This record gives sequence, structure tokens and C-alpha cells, in this order.
Amino acid sequence: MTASATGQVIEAVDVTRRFGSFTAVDDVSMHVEAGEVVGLLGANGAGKTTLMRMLLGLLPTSEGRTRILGGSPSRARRRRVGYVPQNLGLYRDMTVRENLEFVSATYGSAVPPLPDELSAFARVLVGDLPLGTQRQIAFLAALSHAPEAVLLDEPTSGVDALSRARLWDTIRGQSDAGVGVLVTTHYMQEAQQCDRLLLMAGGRLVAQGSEADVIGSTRALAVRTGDWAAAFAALNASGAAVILDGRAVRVADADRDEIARVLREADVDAEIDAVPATIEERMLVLAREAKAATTG
Ligand SMILES: Nc1ncnc2c1ncn2[C@@H]1O[C@H](COP(=O)(O)OP(=O)(O)OP(=O)(O)O)[C@@H](O)[C@H]1O
Repeated sequence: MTASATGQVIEAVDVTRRFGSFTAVDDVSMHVEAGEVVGLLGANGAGKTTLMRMLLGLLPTSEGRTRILGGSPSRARRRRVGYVPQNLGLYRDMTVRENLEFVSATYGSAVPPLPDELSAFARVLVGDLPLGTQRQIAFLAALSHAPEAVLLDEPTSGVDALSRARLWDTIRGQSDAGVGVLVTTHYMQEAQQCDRLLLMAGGRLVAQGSEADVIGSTRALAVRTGDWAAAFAALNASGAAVILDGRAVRVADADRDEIARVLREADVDAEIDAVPATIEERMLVLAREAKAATTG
């Protein structure tokens, strides 16, 4: 194992990135250790992809520095890293086999064998495959040169449950082998599979730690009513942090009396229970706070 693989394999120190007058990433410090799976969470536009691109040295920082495998993210170090971008980085007009051969030639590594469930696709153009299969190929390509750190930008978005479970098996296999993994996801069940979470909102790192650390003392109200559509509409119009999960109406970080008043005024009969917040609700609260801070 190299010296870098025993400690922090991915690191950002006081990193800011501006596009013109807009600050996409605002003074973020974070790290991933060897053997750790760290989940990077945040709403659309929170700054996750921008941070990842700076960590990889694909985008310069405006301030601060990033390090990968113990040094600046040079081309040489990037060769020891696996990256699956949101758009997968595959050639759609090349076959699966050709894509894997191309990646192997770039890294000077052996062409990875296709697992049984993918072997039938060797001669199929990547662009003709379902998204879930394309993601599995992108994983295989990104891991083919035995990287020491892996960065995955929404690796399972649009993927069915079985393929998602397979991809997570692969991620855990990597971390068990000592690889440090940074993964962005919108799926809260996946967040629970990470060793540690980082939450971004409005370009800032607003919470980190275990699921319990991130949720902290935030509570939610579960609104039980047959008239869930009217309840949701009234609460949403009142500016509450309301989430409709199926037919269940939940409000994060809200005052029970105030919510009862809004529902009463909307003629909605409901029972209201205080419950622990979920990560998603905590994210909603943090995103609203970040927005309020920037809009004054
Ligand atoms: N090249 C660019 N020029 C201007 N603005 C940009 C550029 N790249 C990103 N942004 C802006 O920076 C913000 C953060 O974008 P980023 O893609 O990092 O968010 P994200 O958290 O990855 O979102 P998503 O989950 O949608 O991928 C967004 O408001 C985006 O529009």
C-alpha cells in the first residue's frame, strides 16, 4: 500500500469556486480516507459536481487547494483515480468492448472481463444500451486500472433496484479493499450505506458526520389526513417545509400550533404527530436556510 493510501486520499482545504459573480462552492473543507465511503448530498445546484471536478483537478479553484492521493491533482495522480461523471464518459458510438479496450489502452491496464450479466453486450453500441447497463459499464471502466480513490457523480441515478444493489456491492467491495470513495447521490437509502455524509447547500458544507449527526435535533410533523392534497397545498402556500411522500404529508422543522392553525383555516381535518426528521427533511431545511442567507 502506498503512503497516501493509508490516510486521506481526497482532500479539499478552504476551497471556493466562483463563476463570474456567482459562488458555486463556498469555502469548503472536506476529506475522504482510504477505505471510507463518503456520501456527498445536496439539492440540485448545491455545488457537488463543481467540488468533484476541483478535487480531480479538472476545474481550477478560485481559492483554496485540493489534494488527491497525497498531492496536487496532477495528471499523473489522476491516472490512479477512478471517476464516473454524471454523463458517464463513455463513447456512445463504440461498442462495450471497444470502450473497455480504449480505457485499458489509456491506463496501460488489462481489459476487464465482462461479468456474466453483461457478457451478452460486448458487441453492442453503448448508446443502444439501457442507462442502468451503461452505468455498470462506466463503473467497470473506471475501476479497470485498480484506482486508489474513486469519485462517483450520481452513479445510480435512473438505475433499477437490482442494478443499484449490484453497483453498491461494487462500491463496498472497493472500500473493503482500501479504496477511498466519494459518491454523490439523491437516494436517501444510499446515503445510509455510506460511512460518513457531507451535506452541501448553496455551495457551502452545512453538515457532516453520521446520519444521526446530520439530522441532529431536527424534528418533523407527520400530518395524518384523508385530505392530503388540500393539506399539502395549504401548507405549501404557507411557506412551510412540506414534503409529500406518497400520500403522507410531512413538515420539517415546524411549530405544531402553527401547522394546526394553517390546516384549520384550510378546513382540513388532521392529526399531527411529532416524529424524528429524515435526512431528506434535514436537507430541505438546510437548503431553505442557505437560500434565505443568500437572498437576505
Ligand atoms: N461552468 C459554469 N458556469 C456557470 N455556472 C456554473 C458552471 N458550472 C456550474 N455552475 C453553477 O454552479 C452551481 C452548482 O452546480 P453543480 O453542478 O456543482 O451542482 P450539483 O450540486 O452537482 O447539482 P446536480 O445535483 O444538479 O448535479 C449551479 O448553480 C450551476 O448552475
